[in-house]
Amino acid sequence: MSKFSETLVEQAQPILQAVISHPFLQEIITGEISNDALITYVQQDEYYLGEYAKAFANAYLLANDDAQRALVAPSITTEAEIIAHEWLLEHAGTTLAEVGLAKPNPNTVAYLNHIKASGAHNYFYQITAVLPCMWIYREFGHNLGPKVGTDTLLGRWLHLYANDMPEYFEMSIVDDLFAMLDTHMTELSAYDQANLIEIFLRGCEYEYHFFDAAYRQQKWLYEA
Ligand SMILES: Cc1ncc(CO)c(N)n1
Repeated sequence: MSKFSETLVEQAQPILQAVISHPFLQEIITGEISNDALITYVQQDEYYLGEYAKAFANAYLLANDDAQRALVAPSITTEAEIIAHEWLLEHAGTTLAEVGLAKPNPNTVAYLNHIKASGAHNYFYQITAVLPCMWIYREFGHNLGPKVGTDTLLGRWLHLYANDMPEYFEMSIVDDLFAMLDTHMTELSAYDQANLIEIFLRGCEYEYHFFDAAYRQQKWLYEA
């Protein structure tokens, strides 16, 4: 029987392929990406990462033992990825101070609600809800990193997630989170396991829409 994490990864392949071929990432490689798309992505991700860190804090509260606490503790911070934001903005010829923060767009709101609601009451559910973020970034980093050098700002952003810049960012937590799920999956019912698969796949799909929303400048119809 295959491991639970292998099931997750296998079922998410079509979404991963869609992410990898999305014009946002393809144009990061060619350098054709618009400054507006980069700026919007960073503004949305600044908001996203702050809330994402809270999901790890929630996992910390829900943990059943020290090993479970230790696994999530280092991620209750957004430091490394803020550096990556600075690279993208520098490429766009601006700074965070200059562009400022923005309201979360419809997809960012929906994605964060999904992460919070899915993981509100159970450690393994919270882990599964945060996993697509790191997993998808590591996978497209591995896949697309080799297509660009580290000598450009956009290239550096991709390489950060390819796990070949460990001085900034350590992606090995993805494997540790998957291993934690695999170890405890026998304690969960078939109902829970089916729920977790759905939660993982929805998260992957929201990742796709995160790039798409920045690329297409998704906005609320109302103005407040
Ligand atoms: C939306 C999103 N997902 C994943 C990551 C990587 O952790 C990120 N920075 N932003």
